[in-house]
Amino acid sequence: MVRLFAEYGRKNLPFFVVGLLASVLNRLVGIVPALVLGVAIDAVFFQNTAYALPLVPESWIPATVTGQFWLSFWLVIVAFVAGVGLSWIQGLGLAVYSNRVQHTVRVDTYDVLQRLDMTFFDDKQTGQVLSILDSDVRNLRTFLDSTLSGGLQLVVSVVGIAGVLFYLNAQLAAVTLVAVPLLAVFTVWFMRTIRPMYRALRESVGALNTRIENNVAGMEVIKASTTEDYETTRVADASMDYYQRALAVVRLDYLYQPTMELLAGVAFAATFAIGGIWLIFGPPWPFTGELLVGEFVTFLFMTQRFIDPLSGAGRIVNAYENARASGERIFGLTDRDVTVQDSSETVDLGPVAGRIEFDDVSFAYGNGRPVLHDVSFAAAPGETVALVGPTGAGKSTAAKLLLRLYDTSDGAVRVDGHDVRDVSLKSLREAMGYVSQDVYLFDGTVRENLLYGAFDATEAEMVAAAQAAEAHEFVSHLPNGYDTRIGERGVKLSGGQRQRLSIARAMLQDPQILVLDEATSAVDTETELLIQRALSRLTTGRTTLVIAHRLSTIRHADTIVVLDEGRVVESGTHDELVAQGGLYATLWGVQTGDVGGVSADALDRLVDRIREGDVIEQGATTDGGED
Ligand SMILES: Nc1ncnc2c1ncn2[C@@H]1O[C@H](COP(=O)(O)OP(=O)(O)OP(=O)(O)O)[C@@H](O)[C@H]1O
Repeated sequence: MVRLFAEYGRKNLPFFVVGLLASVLNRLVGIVPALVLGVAIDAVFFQNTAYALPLVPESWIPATVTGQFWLSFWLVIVAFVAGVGLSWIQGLGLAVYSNRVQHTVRVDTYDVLQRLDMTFFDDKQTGQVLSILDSDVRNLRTFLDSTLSGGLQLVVSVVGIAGVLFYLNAQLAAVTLVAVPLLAVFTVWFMRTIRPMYRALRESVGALNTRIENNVAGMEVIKASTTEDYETTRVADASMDYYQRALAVVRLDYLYQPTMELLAGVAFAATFAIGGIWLIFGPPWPFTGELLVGEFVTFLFMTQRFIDPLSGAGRIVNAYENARASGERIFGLTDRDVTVQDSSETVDLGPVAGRIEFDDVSFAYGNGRPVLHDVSFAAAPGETVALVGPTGAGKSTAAKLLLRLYDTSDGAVRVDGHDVRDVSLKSLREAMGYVSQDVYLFDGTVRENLLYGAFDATEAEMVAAAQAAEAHEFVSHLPNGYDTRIGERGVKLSGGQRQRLSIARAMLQDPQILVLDEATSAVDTETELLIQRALSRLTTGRTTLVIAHRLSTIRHADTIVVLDEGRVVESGTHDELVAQGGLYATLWGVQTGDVGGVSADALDRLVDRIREGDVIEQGATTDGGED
């Protein structure tokens, strides 16, 4: 909380100071009516003391009783009006302050989030992240808006009024203040007990959000699998967990708050009893001296004003603990170590020729098992290198290493001879275009999606890119052409259309190096032809790392690198690899139908034998008779 205030609170300090001063003044002004009333009772109504107010010069006090009465009246009115004005300033000042801080914390947290390593996003559930940016940030605002000022008001009230009570009657004040240590001990116990409960509650909010977010994103699968009831049960379970944790917090809170009120009430009752006995029978033992009626009335008013905030301390402590749990989650996110980032020696890549090189690269995700082992290959500027191999072989992983989404565990990835870790991420990624198998289009218009990352492109350039990507025609037929909204993740477009838009986007960005990940999967033959045409325009003159399962599309690649279980098992041109008769030749044979009706089992055995080093003639069948 101190850090929150130091890092974010200080920037908007004037609003906070104004709000806080108004709130403190408001408390002080709130004391005036009770003080004036007490003085008026003794000096004006009973006329047994002289009319005197603290801090008010004697020359200002009227000489007549009527004058003193009206002075008291106007002082009370002015105090009320001033209280209203101060409340307004306090509310507005603190609201502006806390909302500004909320805005800064949210934007800063989001900014840091984008720079975190991909491993964070692999592990972290979206709902947890969203709940940090949403409800945790909101909790901090509430803390800064009402809790912090409430806490300071409490301190001011308690200290200020305790001073007034001592000023009025030190002996009676001691009776009232006996409750304070008890309340303090009880509060410390409460804070310690409720803290872990709040942490668990915040986690639970995140888990519930994750469940709902996942389900909304996977609605198609839920409907197709008719698992609505199952998912409702899972959401109900997550919601029940949240409910139970919230209830545990509330239960404790409702033990704490009334107990605080009870203790405060006992202090008030004791003050009333002792003061009352004092007035009727004279000072009870061990008290001494005289107590006046007006003095006692003021004292009781003040005791009430002292007790009220004390008994409300529970709410403040509660809100504080909630905000503290949120603060921990926010700073827990922003304080994460980032490995994939620019170092102080980072330089810009400069004009890019486009040479790429993998030099003995090994890699494992997080602490998992290695998924790439000593992978080496290279592409000269303008060349195409294709990665092929069975599913899970590590092709996409290699592409991600080129984009430096992750850092290698061993070996180096180089662009134009520079280790990608030595050049700035911005210049590296600006030199690359990425067309992934999972085409991501943002909620917005076709135009916004095309210009994404190439914001300065002209209309003519955009249309030219769309034409080259074979996208212009279908876009022209959309209801509003380039201004048609295509919905979140491009759901209103077909897979092939989405791919062509992403090709056009890459063309507009005009990178020297391209990474194409499965860009031709899951489309019909005609669309595939269009996409192939678009891709060959896109890749002309650019270094391209392409991952494709359909070997026909990469037959003309300058180098084909065959990966299997994270290792390069073969590399060469198409003709060389087919002639070699290894894994590539087998995959090629299967895809072109040369192997005949090979069953999945037979293919597995075939692949196993190749791994074991057996040379298999292209088109040969395995030893199982019917295969
Ligand atoms: N983010 C990740 N965290 C942990 N492991 C991962 C992650 N992404 C991939 N893997 C694992 O790394 C291995 C290689 O995956 P990769 O996606 O690179 O294979 P691929 O050859 O591209 O497969 P496919 O052809 O099916 O796309 C797999 O075993 C996969 O389970």
